[in-house]
Amino acid sequence: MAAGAADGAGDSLWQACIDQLAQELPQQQFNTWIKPLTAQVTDDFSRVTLFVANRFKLDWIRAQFASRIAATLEKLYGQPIQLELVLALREVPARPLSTASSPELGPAPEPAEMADDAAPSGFKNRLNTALTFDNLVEGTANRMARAAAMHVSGTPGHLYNPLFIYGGVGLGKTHLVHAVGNKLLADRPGAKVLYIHAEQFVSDVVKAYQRKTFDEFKDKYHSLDLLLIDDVQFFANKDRTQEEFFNAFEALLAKKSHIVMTSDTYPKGLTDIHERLVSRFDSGLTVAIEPPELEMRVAILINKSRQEGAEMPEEVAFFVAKNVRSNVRELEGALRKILAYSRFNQKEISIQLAREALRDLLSIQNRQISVENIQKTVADYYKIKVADMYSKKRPASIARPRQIAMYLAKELTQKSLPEIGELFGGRDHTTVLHAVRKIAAERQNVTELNQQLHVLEQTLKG
Ligand SMILES: Nc1ncnc2c1ncn2[C@@H]1O[C@H](COP(=O)(O)OP(=O)(O)OP(=O)(O)O)[C@@H](O)[C@H]1O
Repeated sequence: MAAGAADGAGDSLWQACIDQLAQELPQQQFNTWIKPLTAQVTDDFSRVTLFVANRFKLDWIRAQFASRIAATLEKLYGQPIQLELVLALREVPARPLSTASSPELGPAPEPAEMADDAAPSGFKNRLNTALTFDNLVEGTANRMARAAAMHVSGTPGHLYNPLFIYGGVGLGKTHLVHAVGNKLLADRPGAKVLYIHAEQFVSDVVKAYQRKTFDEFKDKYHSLDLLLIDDVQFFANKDRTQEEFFNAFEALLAKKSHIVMTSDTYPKGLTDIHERLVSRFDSGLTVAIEPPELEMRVAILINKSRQEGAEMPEEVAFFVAKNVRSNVRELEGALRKILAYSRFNQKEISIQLAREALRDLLSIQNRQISVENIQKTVADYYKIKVADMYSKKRPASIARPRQIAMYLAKELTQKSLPEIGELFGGRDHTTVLHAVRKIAAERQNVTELNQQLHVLEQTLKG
């Protein structure tokens, strides 16, 4: 998946910057903080605006990555560049967050922040009140996660504790956990709710460790009614953090407080996290959020353009949704481009206008997702020869990757079943249909396969 989109020639500058950072940063950091960014570059390259999904991320990126991004851009362009970070969507202001940095027990934060964090009267829930159930579009992709989250917000501390929500980037995990907190607070304004990103939790452990304030730390975390914690894969390799989280976890469950977690993978797929914690994560309900299906993408586009005060005709929404398939953040990026293009050119939103506004993105996609590309990627992933994609061989170690590749070809390209059959060594279209149905059904039930397909889809989408 392209890491972000900029207009016109700025695209290549931003893409070059992304490529550079992908090489330099640890993969997890890159995927979480840099990859989801979208960018706009002015025609003279003097200013780059980065759009960030929420306030927490904005503060974190400003503190941890902004100067590095600016330096990379300047190096690539050879001139000073002004870097600006803005929220992708309108959002209520929240207080700035700590700038403490990883590794786990690194430098201490400013004393002023300590005082603020430690003050009981200054307890802040860090919820973004703009992220609610009302503006979270429902579809097959998030139905189960949404229903479970709704249930938790209505009767916390009972079923589905902890609730573990996982899925790829930009699919609405953060939105969903904020919605849980906002709904609970609307029903019970006195409830003690906290939303926190896992990296911020790590920072809090660091502070407590350095300042020997574990009592305050425990007061803060062990007394919550609802703990919402985002991206727990960030606990990997952070032993002290994992221990403290384990303690908080046990304390909260014992007093029937609720815990909702998100992650980019299902619990057993987490790496470098202690087994006892992984088994706790999996002890309530684990639900996936899938990439949104076509109708859901259309509904999201229409809803979001209304929120921005514009009307997107259904046929345009279908056109965009058919071409932007990976995640909701990418849809939002596409929508922003279309709205800006329509305003600048004072033209009504039409398919033609959308095509022009998204021309870079569309050409990238058309270039990337071909059946040949899918065959190569799947063959590499399962360590078989590309030639086996067309061969008549039948051992399961070959037949299965081949079926997976057929399924992805149907999902990710516009090719018909007979066309796909042809490209897989002249197979009949019923063979392709059988493969597509089989893998689709299995995907619903077998977490491991689902996870593998996510990885393949992300790889293919660039
Ligand atoms: N079903 C939906 N309806 C409306 N908006 C959505 C939906 N799903 C996601 N969004 C929006 O898409 C954007 C990305 O969602 P969010 O930040 O929650 O993703 P995420 O899964 O937490 O991704 P990451 O792991 O990258 O943080 C947000 O602006 C969110 O409001």
